[in-house]
Amino acid sequence: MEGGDTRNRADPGQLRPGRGTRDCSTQTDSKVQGHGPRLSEINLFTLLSLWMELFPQEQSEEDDHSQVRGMGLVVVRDSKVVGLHCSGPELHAGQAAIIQHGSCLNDCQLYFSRRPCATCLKMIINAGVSQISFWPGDPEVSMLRSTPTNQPNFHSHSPPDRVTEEAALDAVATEKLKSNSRPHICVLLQPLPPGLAQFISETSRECDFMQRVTDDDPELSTQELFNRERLRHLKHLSRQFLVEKSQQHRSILTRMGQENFSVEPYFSNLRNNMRELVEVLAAVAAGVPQSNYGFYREQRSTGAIPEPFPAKSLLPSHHEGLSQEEARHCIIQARLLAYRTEDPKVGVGAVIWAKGQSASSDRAGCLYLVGCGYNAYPAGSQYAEYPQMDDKQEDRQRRKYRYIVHAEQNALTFRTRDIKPGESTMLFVTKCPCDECVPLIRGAGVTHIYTTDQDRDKDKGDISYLRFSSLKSINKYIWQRSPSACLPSSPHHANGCVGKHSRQADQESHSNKKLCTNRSHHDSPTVS
Ligand SMILES: O=c1ccn([C@H]2C[C@H](O)[C@@H](COP(=O)(O)OP(=O)(O)OP(=O)(O)O)O2)c(=O)[nH]1
Repeated sequence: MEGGDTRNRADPGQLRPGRGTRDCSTQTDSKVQGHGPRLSEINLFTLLSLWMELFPQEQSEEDDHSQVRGMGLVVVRDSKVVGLHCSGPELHAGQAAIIQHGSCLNDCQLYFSRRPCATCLKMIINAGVSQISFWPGDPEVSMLRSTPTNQPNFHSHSPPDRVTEEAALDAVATEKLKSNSRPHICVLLQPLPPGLAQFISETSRECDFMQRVTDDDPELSTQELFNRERLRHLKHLSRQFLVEKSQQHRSILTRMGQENFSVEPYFSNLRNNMRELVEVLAAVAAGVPQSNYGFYREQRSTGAIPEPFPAKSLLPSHHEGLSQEEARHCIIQARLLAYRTEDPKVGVGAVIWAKGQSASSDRAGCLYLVGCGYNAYPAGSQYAEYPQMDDKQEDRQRRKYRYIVHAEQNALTFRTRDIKPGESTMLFVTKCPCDECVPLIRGAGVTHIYTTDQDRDKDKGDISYLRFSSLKSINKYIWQRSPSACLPSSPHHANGCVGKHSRQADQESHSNKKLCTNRSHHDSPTVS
């Protein structure tokens, strides 16, 4: 899990796009084409913070006239994510982190999707964090938004050289707190290594979630679908995180004490870097297309013929208290984590959330992070220490499978909370859990799995996916076409889910992966 980043503080001298910050891989075998470039730790945490800002909320959308903007926050200790937070109706993201972690924030690094307001900053500094990084767009107390009309400082679309009194006072206080504080408060962004943006775009377009769409409807152009989704996200994310006008951005940076960034060439580099990261986020999110797809429950097979209920009545968009939007949001967190993989071929990400008894007043409500991870060689291992080949390598000793730690295994090992009996504990994982992971997931007390089952029932020799189908004690939500959107010709059960056998037939014809030849020892269950 440890990354080999060189921590580039994005001071102007270091923010040069194209400069080689590519993480070292753990490539051992020259026959493997080398894995794609990885997201650096810093960029991963930054992207997760942006994404957390967009955590779905049930009530009305964020008030466009509120001077205080919602934020996302990632809390990191020893390179591990120990908290994911977002602002809610009552608490700012920084306050939610204080409530949840208290003095455990000591020596943590915090990644904010905006520069936090002075009210949060004083408490965070007080908690003893070691570093605070923020995205250099419009701050939490907005310099772009006006105050409501009944307040004296109202300027419609106030330009940043005439920010409201609130924003100006906050900027002064924040600067003072910043310069007097022990933690390093800075902008941390890294230029993307060459090829990473393209790699993420291509692999998102071909990920298991997109593959599922292709399997369901081979006629559909997934390229078009992906591009459409990507552009939709890009538009939304740009509006949220980028400052459109250069002049406004310069002025915001200056007021935030980042005047070094407001001169060329550093200013253009910073803006390019921000845009590239927003593009990456759009591509990752587009890999889980929204229209007509979602997580639907796999019912346990009872042998009884299901009643022909209308699909919608059994498959509400809210299930177990989690909405489709929330579930989709969490699987995209996992997809982001997958881009830190050390596997030369397949990135897998996993996030575990639990539903506590009481709401914390941030937007995630009762949800709290239990752990997250991605597939990687054992923590602390050196570059080139372990084999990396897959099952195409005849010499089995040179295959990766006995060495690589799976995403779920890392999420469980480095969890930051106990899994409590009686609480819903939800695992979001970007690949169907394999036979090595299924007993661990069950043993740990996970109650819900949200995943894609593209590899279900396959046996690849060194790794197999046979046990997932017979996993009965956990609620399984499989990413699939919404039952209400099923093609009339597709066979589906009365509960609206597409039958496994029809899907499997699709998979067989579309996949060049080996299929299990012996299914007799596990249930043959309907994805009911
Ligand atoms: O529950 C799981 C299952 C697998 N992995 C990781 C482990 C390994 O790093 C990779 C293996 O992926 P796959 O089964 O696709 O094997 P492959 O040999 O890499 O690819 P192929 O599908 O071509 O066989 O996925 C997980 O993290 N969690």
